[in-house]
Amino acid sequence: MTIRAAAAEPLVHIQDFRMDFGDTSVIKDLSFDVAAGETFGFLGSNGCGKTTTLRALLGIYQPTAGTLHIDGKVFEPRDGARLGYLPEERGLYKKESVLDVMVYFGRLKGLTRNRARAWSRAYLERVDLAGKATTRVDKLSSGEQQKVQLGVTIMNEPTLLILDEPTKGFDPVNRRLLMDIIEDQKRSGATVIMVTHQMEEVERLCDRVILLKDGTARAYGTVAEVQEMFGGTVYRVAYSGTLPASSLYEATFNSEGHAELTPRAGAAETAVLRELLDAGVAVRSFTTARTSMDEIFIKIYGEQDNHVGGLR
Ligand SMILES: Nc1ncnc2c1ncn2[C@@H]1O[C@H](COP(=O)(O)OP(=O)(O)OP(=O)(O)O)[C@@H](O)[C@H]1O
Repeated sequence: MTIRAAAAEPLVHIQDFRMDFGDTSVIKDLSFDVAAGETFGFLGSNGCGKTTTLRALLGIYQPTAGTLHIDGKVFEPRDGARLGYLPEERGLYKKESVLDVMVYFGRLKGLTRNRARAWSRAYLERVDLAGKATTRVDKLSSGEQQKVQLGVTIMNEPTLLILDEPTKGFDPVNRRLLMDIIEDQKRSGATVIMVTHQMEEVERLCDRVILLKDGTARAYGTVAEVQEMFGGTVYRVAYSGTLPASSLYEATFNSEGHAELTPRAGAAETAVLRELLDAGVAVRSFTTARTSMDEIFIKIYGEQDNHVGGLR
């Protein structure tokens, strides 16, 4: 199968998905689509069922109920020629050299030996592992092994890339490098489904997102739509003095002299600023920003803490 959807058809279509393990219902009712060419963030707190959903989509788990389609049908491994899947649990042949492992997987994915070798060398150069091409995989650090695993995942230029926490455990420099590589895949037309807990990655890369909570979609849409839904615009103010009680905004205090003002009923920037100045507040800076995905994540998943009882 070439994984390619007709323009109007989503590439990935999940409808009324339910997944029970024994008496526990991990996914209760989940529906979403991923369009061809988009980068889609699949988000949610630990243990909420993201990996489970990907496994059901790829036929590793049998869903309890619902439809999970790639390119209009249930996925079968033999259809996966242009699928790249980076699973949460990584697995490479540890006793072989980095280059041998990469070439081996390249051959499995249909590349010629020469092409696989040339591609792997160029990739290792890019991820700063050129000097380790002949090193045994088990002598690499876990981050280095992950770089190799990502290389193996993308080396046949997949049209659908499913990445389960691709940057888990990376330092900020390497995380940025990996993001650049994923962004290149996106630019070259790949559809990317990405599980991540890094909200700055979401803001940088994702066209649309879904936030999974209690077995269903808590939010679903473009990043801007989700930001609008869970807070929209905020005003960040640095000041001296005391902020007046106001009907125009709700204040959250970040640190001494810094607050975030969430406008009520769309109160305009100028009205809020005027109120502060009229109350004698010395405003050092006043900026308009969208609620960050980090704040939205905490807002949605922090709610759980309020519902948990019994730990008194
Ligand atoms: N094969 C299985 N049998 C029983 N329970 C399972 C199985 N696979 C997953 N689960 C349970 O389903 C729940 C969701 O797990 P899953 O790995 O999908 O979460 P996740 O959202 O990917 O979490 P994380 O962000 O921590 O990786 C967990 O409670 C897990 O224990």
